[in-house]
Amino acid sequence: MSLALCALSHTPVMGVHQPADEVVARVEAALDDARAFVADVDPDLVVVFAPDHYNGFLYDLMPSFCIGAQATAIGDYGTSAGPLPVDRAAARSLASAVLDAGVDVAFSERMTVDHGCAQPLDLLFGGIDTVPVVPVFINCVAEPLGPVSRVRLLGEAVGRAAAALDRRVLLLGSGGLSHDPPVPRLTEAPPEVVERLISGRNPTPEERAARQDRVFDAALAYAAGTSDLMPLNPEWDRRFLEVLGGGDLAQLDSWSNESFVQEAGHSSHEVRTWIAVHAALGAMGPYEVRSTFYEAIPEWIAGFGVTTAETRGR
Ligand SMILES: O=C(O)CCC(=O)/C=C/C=C(\O)C(=O)O
Ligand SMILES: [Fe+2]
Repeated sequence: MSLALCALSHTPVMGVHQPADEVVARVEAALDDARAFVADVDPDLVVVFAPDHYNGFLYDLMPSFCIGAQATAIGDYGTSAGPLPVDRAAARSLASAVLDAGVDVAFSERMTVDHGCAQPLDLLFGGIDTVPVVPVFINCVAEPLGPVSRVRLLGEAVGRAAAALDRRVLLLGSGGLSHDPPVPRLTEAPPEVVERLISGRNPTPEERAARQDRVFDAALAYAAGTSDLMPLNPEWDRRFLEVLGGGDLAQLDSWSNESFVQEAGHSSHEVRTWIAVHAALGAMGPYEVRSTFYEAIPEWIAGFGVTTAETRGR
C-alpha cells in the first residue's frame, strides 16, 4: 500500500495563447518533474479530485461531492474525450467508506467530466485511458458552497479508504490557485445563461465553441492588461501553498468562502481539490513535499502551481 500526491493547476488556455517561451519552459520543467515523480510512484490507481465547469454537474442537481463509478470525458478545450477507465470496485469501496465516515458523497454510474479532470491526466499520463482511475468531483464553482472544512474531511476519508485498498494510489488534484476566469454565476447571469447553468448539458458544437472563444478572448484581454477580471494574487497563493506544505490543514477551516473570493477570485475555490488531496495523503501520517512550482501566469488567467508529495520516510 502506498499513497502519493500530485496537485496541479489546469487552464483552458494552455497551448492556445502561450506566455513567453521561458515561462512555458519553466512550466514544462515542473511538469517533467511531476511526470518523473509519478513514473517512480508507478500508480495502479489514480484518485482524481476535480471540479467541473457546468458540463457534468449543473444546477438541476448540484452535489458538493460525487464519486464516479463510470465516467466519460467531454473533450473540451482540446483535452481527451471518451470513457475513463474507472475502477468500479474501487469507486464503490471508496464511496462506501466515505459515507461510513459521515461525509455525504454522491455516487454516479454516469459521470461526465470536463477539462478539469482530463487535463491533468493528459499532462501526466499522456491520455485519460492509461491507468485505472476513480474520479471524485468537488463542486468548486456553483455557489452556494459548503465550508472548506468539509473538503478536508472528504479528503481524509478518501485517504483512509484508499490506503485500505492495498494499491499504489496517486492522489491527483486539479485546479486553481488564485484566478477569476469568466465562469458564469447563477445569481448574476442573464436568463438564457441561467437556463444553461440549470439544464444546458450537451451544447451544440457552435454553442461549445462560443463558450470556449469567450474564455480565450478573456485571456488575451487579461494578458494585454485591458481586462477588468480580478488580478492574480501570488502572495495569497504562496501563503496557501505554505499551509499545505506544513501539513496543518485545519488552519484552513477558518478561511471563509468569502475570503477566497475577495482575495483570490471566484475560481480560487478550485483549491478545494488541493486541500482534498493533501488531507487524503495526511490521513495516513505526516507527508513531505517532493517538488513545488509556482508562477503567476496572466496569459492563462492562472496562478499556476504544481506540487508533488508523499508520505514521510517512504
Ligand atoms: O462558459 C462556461 O460555462 C465555463 C467557462 C469555462 O469552462 C472556464 C474554465 C476555466 C477554468 O477551468 C480555469 O481557469 O480554471
Ligand atoms: Fe477550472
